[in-house]
Amino acid sequence: MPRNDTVRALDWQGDHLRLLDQRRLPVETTWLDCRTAPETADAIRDMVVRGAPAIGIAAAYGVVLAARSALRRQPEDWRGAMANDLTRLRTARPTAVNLFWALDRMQRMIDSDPTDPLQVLEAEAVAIHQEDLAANRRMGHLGAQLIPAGARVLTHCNTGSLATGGYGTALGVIRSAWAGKGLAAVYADETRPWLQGARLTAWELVADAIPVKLIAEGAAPLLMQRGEVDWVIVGADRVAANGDTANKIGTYALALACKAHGVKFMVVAPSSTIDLDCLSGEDIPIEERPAEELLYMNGRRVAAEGAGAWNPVFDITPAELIDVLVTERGVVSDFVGKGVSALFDI
Ligand SMILES: CSC[C@H]1O[C@H](OP(=O)(O)O)[C@H](O)[C@@H]1O
Repeated sequence: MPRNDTVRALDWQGDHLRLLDQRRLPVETTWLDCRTAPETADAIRDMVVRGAPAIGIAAAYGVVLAARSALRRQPEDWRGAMANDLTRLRTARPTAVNLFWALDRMQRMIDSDPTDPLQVLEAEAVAIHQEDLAANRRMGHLGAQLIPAGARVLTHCNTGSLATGGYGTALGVIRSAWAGKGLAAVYADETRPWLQGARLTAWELVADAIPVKLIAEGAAPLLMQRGEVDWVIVGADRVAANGDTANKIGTYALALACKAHGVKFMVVAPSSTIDLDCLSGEDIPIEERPAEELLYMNGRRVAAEGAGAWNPVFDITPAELIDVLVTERGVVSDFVGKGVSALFDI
């Protein structure tokens, strides 16, 4: 099994995008080849690839595929010919701002009227991918400096190489803390209903020989009540200007439990996840996915026939419950009332 700080959720093959199918991990390691923008958009929507930064990177490569097709079909108006594909990519999932950040960055390249569009767009997508990996390693270093030797940490969902361009955000901090001063315990929430923690985070940490204990979705507050957790370290899908943070459903409950039990709460996210146009968490759209994702597990119905379901897959943690935000631009704390825009003044 590969060391996961080098596993690649996405591999650009020059004329198609190869995605590790995260719906099948950890039981099966299979790949899905996306040769068009619609196929890439469908893979994002269906969570073949997931995780805020990884979604943005995949969409960037999807733009290259869209341009390749448009130049072939309608070279005299290739921009117009790719409009529908760009819309398909932009509407794949609503919460992770990285999707829109990446598409806007690629749009600026399209609008620059390049003489060799494919070369310029491919270079920009590769840059987005490589910059994300570098940012994760930087954040791992910065975040690990705040974690004392022998700390007991808990994380939620999957924020590792599978959710990013490599190494991870919150899981990158855990990797760096483990490799540096050492950790006494790493707990991973299973993360219902998609089980990113059980299926993906455990897979990454086992592959890196980092001991991990999986806990049931509701067990974290008991661990905190027993004094067994020092830091909760999570990722983000969108950070608003005031510091309110959208992340996987269940994050808000963790932050409340941290406040009740004096446990530190760290959010780790690249600046591509910060959306200054969102003034507060109230402006962040929360994705609701099909009820079947709750009503069924492994293809079998677990809820009584006739039962319905409400399946929001993100929630908002208010800034006042966040002790520290780690980005590749630097670390901010005490940002209640001040917001996080100072990160962009650097
Ligand atoms: C490194 S950000 C990962 C972020 O994305 C996850 O959501 P999903 O698996 O639905 O894409 C979760 O919110 C993670 O914190």
